[in-house]
Amino acid sequence: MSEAVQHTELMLSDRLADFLRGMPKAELHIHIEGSLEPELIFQMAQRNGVSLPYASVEALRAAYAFTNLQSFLDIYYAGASVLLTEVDFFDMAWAYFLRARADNVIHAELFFDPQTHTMRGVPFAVVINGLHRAVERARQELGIRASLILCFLRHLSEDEALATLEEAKPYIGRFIGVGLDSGELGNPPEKFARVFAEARRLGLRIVAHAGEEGPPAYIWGALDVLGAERIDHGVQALKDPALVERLVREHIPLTVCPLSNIKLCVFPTLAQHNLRELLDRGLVATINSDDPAYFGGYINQNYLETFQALQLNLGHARRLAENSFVASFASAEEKCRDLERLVAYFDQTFAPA
Ligand code: HPA
Ligand SMILES: [Zn+2]
Repeated sequence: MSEAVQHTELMLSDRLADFLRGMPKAELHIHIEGSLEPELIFQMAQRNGVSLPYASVEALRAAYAFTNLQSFLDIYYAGASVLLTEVDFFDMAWAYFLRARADNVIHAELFFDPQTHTMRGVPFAVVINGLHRAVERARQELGIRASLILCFLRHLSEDEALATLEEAKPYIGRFIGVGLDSGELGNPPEKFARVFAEARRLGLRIVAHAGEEGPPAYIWGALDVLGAERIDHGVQALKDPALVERLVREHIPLTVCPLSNIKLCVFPTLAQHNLRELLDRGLVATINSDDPAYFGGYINQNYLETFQALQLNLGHARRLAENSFVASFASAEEKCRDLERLVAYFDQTFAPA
């Protein structure tokens, strides 16, 4: 076979790429602070009089060369320092929703990190009210159903997380659940047993980052100690067959973020990512963007590059989109409607001419 023909066969077909772009999908793992593009960071810095340690948008982008999770988090928290007013939080989330609509995201669950802001003196109300306004407007104007998940920063203490949950109580109708993010290694789920117990008592949904860089034991801890209903990342699960069996048996979804895993050196290349194997083993894996402004793309870019690198097909596309709806915290009726919409999309694309 000639090299040219081989190359063509290895390329994602235009038809599959267009199909993936147009496919209705849910996004379940997006840190809204990680959607802050350098241009918006500079705009906000200027309007808020915040000085940045970077001379230009280009210089900031050039700093996005990460070696692990912590090297990213240092820049991510610096970027978030420009967020001061309710309008800033609204603008950030609205910019994400416009991207989400372009990628045919019809349901989104957004993580936010209140401690990153309250530590700088920004009131909790400013954060949640700005985000909530964008969520409402996305529903009205873009037809995107969205909700918020409050994440505790695991490098901070549990007492600080408890204080944050206390501060959040008056706004309990504005977020649906709690999660756990930031530096994983050395900060196991067990550290946050009490605050998650309180969140469960309040009727909040529970998720946690686990098994991104950390060992399978952290995934067990997220399930058994925190009561996680979904695991964010979870790609290290394959190291533990008993854990895989449990995740499959209990239909515990994994919100996988392929481009993030490459940028943070969890896998050396996308071709070596284990997403195909996760699906083959029967895990409810989904594709998400994590921190799209930092990791090279929004959700469709994650789909396209992963399909290309792992040579995934239409069957995988259907499974991944189905998983995204099934794994969401939408109501049973909403999930049914989302799944019907997905079926209609497949039927209409492949209807006989
Ligand atoms: O990928 C992540 N992992 C942990 N914490 C985070 N906060 C933003 N993104 C991440
Ligand atoms: Zn994440």
